[in-house]
Amino acid sequence: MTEPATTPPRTAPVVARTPEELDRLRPDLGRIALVPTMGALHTGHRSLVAAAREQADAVVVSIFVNPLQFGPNEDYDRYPRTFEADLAICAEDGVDAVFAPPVEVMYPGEQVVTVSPGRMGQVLEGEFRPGFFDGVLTVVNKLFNLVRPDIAVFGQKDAQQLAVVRRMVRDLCMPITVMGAPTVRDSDGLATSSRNVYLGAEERTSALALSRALLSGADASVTGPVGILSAARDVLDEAARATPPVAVDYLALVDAHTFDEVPNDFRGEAVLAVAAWVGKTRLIDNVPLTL
Ligand SMILES: Nc1ncnc2c1ncn2[C@@H]1O[C@H](COP(=O)(O)OP(=O)(O)OP(=O)(O)O)[C@@H](O)[C@H]1O
Ligand SMILES: CC(C)(CO)[C@@H](O)C(=O)[O-]
Ligand code: BAL
Repeated sequence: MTEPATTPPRTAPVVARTPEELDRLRPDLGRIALVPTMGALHTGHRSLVAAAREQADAVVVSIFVNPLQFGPNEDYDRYPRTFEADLAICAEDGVDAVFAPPVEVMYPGEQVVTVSPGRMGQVLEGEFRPGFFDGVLTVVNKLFNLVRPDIAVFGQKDAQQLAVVRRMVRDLCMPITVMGAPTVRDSDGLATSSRNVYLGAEERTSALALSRALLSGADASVTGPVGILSAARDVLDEAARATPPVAVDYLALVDAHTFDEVPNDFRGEAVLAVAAWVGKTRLIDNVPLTL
């Protein structure tokens, strides 16, 4: 008689809440790949974990909703927090350790010294979310110092964040390799994102205009920056008249490394990026393009 198939046991990752708990784990971890997240894990995060596992002996996922990167009128309080479900996903995906510090551990007092990305942090996301990248770089710096990873994996979905983190590592001589992982999308094209849970059914349909616009721009890439932007803008203009409407913060074609807007004769790696509101939800998306 054949034995019934059994699912292999899931080993729950060790959870560290403090730097001391992390220090106790470190000797068992070997080369560490860190995946920094704010939790509410989805298929996008899981792809980063899979990429991280290829690169190191151990994968550490950090889960921390960082107050320093949220503006006063942003969604810090209502940001989805799903710790138990996140742990189950980490167990399923073979994550070795989860670093989930409380706010008081990361910010025991006033944060006087912060890390600023300079002009790269003032455009696009930085223009619409002032202080956002100072908050991101400051917390990423702390996470790097606490976890001390060899490798850190970030998603291309947050392309400007990835570029700014790469630049920080380079400019501050940090001994860490930063890896980018491609954007994961649902079957309808919407980039997976923790904030997608805010979208009602009709809002979600309207939100598909973001990926449609990027695709339309990418298809027009032979016509150069003007053609790319105008093809993407046509889709967004139509979406502005949909119900519910899509309200664009920015649509831009930028150099993938500096995030400067590209001139019409630009040759190299670029990013076509969009940010827009659907109802009370702000979404971002982008596609990498080689011009
Ligand atoms: N769809 C995705 N594909 C690839 N990487 C992703 C995707 N979504 C998020 N990531 C990456 O996961 C990491 C953690 O991101 P975060 O926890 O903020 O998730 P998020 O879904 O981007 O959340 P939010 O809705 O707040 O933007 C970042 O490096 C981010 O770029
Ligand atoms: C990198 C990060 C974890 C820093 O809080 C956050 O910005 C995110 O989840 O992309
Ligand atoms: N995914 C980037 C984190 C943020 O929007 O705050």
